[in-house]
Amino acid sequence: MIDQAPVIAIDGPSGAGKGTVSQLVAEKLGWHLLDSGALYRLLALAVSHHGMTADDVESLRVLAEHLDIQFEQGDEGKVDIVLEGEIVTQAIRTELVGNSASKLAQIPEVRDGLLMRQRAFSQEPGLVADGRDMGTVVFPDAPVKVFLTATAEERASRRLLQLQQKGDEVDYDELVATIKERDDRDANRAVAPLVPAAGALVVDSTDLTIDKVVEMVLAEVKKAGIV
Ligand SMILES: Nc1ncnc2c1ncn2[C@@H]1O[C@H](COP(=O)(O)OP(=O)(O)OP(=O)(O)O)[C@@H](O)[C@H]1O
Ligand SMILES: Nc1ccn([C@@H]2O[C@H](COP(=O)(O)O)[C@@H](O)[C@H]2O)c(=O)n1
Repeated sequence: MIDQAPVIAIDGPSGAGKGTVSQLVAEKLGWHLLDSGALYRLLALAVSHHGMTADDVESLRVLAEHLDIQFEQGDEGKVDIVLEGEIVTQAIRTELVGNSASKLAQIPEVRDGLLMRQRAFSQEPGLVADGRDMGTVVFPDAPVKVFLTATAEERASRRLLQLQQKGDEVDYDELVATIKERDDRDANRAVAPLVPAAGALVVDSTDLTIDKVVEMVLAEVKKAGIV
């Protein structure tokens, strides 16, 4: 497969900081950004809205291929995520939707249905792609691959803070359990499991600041000679 533009693939488990780091790296380079998890979350929400079931895999493939999604410029430089005409930027961020997304993500037809849509994000001057299989399946020729991780406890603490800032009431122990359950499902599924891609730089961010992780990714980009 030939990538249309250089790709920085950033994979890792939930809450490792992929989204935050990918956004900052994309801003610094002036590159495009793909939050592939958002696509799985949007599909999960659409499946629920349409009252579909996980066993009708061919209908899921069709829905994944044709899902009506828009990323629109909102207020203060923020991007609004629009699903079938409705702004769902916040609605897709719940733990419930994340869990439903991770269940659907086990289905090969769902992954197939989203594959070309993800690859279409690879445009000049380059793409920073965040997910679980960016470096292994979606962009196997990416010149830079990073596997970003952190302990489940640290990731739960970060998520707790994030949810508390939004005014959500959540229990820390429940969050740790949910995160471990999702890690387990993502890492042990039969298709595109969450594993570091061959040659990926593995970064454990448990004791690292966001700025330090961004610096490490940019050093890897420089080493690869793509900017
Ligand atoms: N190195 C870090 N130190 C402290 N907090 C961090 C670090 N990296 C990310 N965070 C914070 O952790 C939270 C989760 O980060 P983020 O949403 O980027 O993770 P993610 O890997 O994209 O998760 P998901 O896959 O579930 O979308 C955010 O509030 C972010 O600000
Ligand atoms: N490339 C990807 C991205 C995501 N998933 C699945 O979606 C779930 C939600 O992803 P977030 O990054 O938004 O938390 C995630 O748990 C995965 O199961 C995927 O399989 N592949």
